[in-house]
Order: sequence, then structure tokens, then C-alpha cells
Amino acid sequence: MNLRDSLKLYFVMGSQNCERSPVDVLEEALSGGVTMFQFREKGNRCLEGKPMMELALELQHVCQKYRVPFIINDDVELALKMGADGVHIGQEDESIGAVRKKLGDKILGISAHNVREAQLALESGADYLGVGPMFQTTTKNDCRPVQGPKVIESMRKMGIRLPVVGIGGIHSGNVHKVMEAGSDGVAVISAISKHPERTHTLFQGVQDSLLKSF
Ligand SMILES: Nc1nc(C(F)(F)F)ncc1COP(=O)(O)OP(=O)(O)O
Ligand SMILES: [Mg+2]
Repeated sequence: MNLRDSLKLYFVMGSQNCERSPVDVLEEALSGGVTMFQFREKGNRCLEGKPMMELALELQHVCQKYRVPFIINDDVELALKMGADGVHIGQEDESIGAVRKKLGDKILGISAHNVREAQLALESGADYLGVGPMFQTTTKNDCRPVQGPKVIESMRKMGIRLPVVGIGGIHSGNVHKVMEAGSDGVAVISAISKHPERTHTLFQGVQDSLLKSF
């Protein structure tokens, strides 16, 4: 599956986002249609060291079973050490050029909050952009001001064709707004980690929006 298709329903999760076993949540999410997964162990109560590594390996194993790309957030060394399919880094993380050198042709995702950051990420070799926050979110307490899907529309109007996922407060009730703005897919945390049984409804929402756009 090409990267643009893999970005349709991008589940981002760490143990801190789950009320029960993260492995069970991921298994249920993958069977519900998740097309790409990012391990984002971050914030208070997150695991570190050996427990974090063990969970990462278990989650990677589940992704391999479903043939879904397994991405690590922020920690490039961990991604290389465990043979992840790629990393996602933000504006304050390591420089894009330096990470691209370490990664070779693995997937490199970059957080972008405006057209300028998107243009820079494109020129520096990003494979996809995570753009947000789309809506109010309780998951990320240090996020930038809410932009809404119009920032994706602006990126497309400025000719940025790179694969894009919106992130931030997305659920089945607003997923169509992100897709109609020109996004290739959506990245979600709580909408799936708190309700993995609703994954298929979210996936259907993405699919319906894509069908309407043809
Ligand atoms: N993890 C992420 N994944 C995406 C995705 F691509 F999945 F949409 N977009 C944005 C982020 C944010 O990453 P984080 O490390 O929390 O913050 P920062 O961007 O400040 O590094
Ligand atoms: Mg980051």
C-alpha cells in the first residue's frame, strides 16, 4: 500500500492514552481498519527504559501481523534500534536533514502548523505532514492554537501536494471536515484509544469522504 493510502486512518497512541492494555486496544483498532500506527509514549505517566521498549516491541509485532506501518514519535534512535518503519518529529525535535540522513528511505513525518513550516518540511525531505491541531484537544497540553481544517486548504492552495494528515480533536462527527479540506487522512488518539470499538465508524467516515471527493 502506498504512503498516501496508509495515512487514511493513522492511530497515534501511548500507554498514557489507554484505560486498558495498549496491545489489546491496538489489536481492536487494527481489526477495525486502522491503516498506520504511531507509538507516542509521551507526557506524565508515560513508560521509560525497558518497560517502554518491551511495549514498543509488542505493538510493533501486532502491526507486523496486520502489515501496517509502525512509526515511532520523536525518538529516532529507538526507531533505528527496533527497525521501525519510520519516525514522526516536530518543529522542536532534531533537524529534519539530520534525521533524514540517519533514516535513509524510512518514512519521515513532520508536524507542520502553517504553510511556511509545511514548505520547509517539504524542501527538507519529509514524506508526510501532520497538521494541527484541527480542533480542541485534551490529549496534547502544549499544542499550538487550534487552526481548523482551513490550514490544510491553504497548504493545498499554495500547491503543497505532499501526503497530509490532520490531527487534533478528530472523531467520527468532524472527520469529513478535515477530509473535505484536502487531507489524505486523519490521525487520532483519544477517539480510538478510549473507544477502539468505534474505529470502523471512523474509518467509514474517511472512506465516504474520499468517495464523495471523486
Ligand atoms: N505525534 C504527532 N503525530 C502527528 C501525525 F502525523 F500523526 F498526525 N502529528 C503531530 C504530532 C505531534 O507530535 P508531538 O511529538 O506530540 O509534538 P511536536 O509536533 O511538538 O513534536
Ligand atoms: Mg515531537
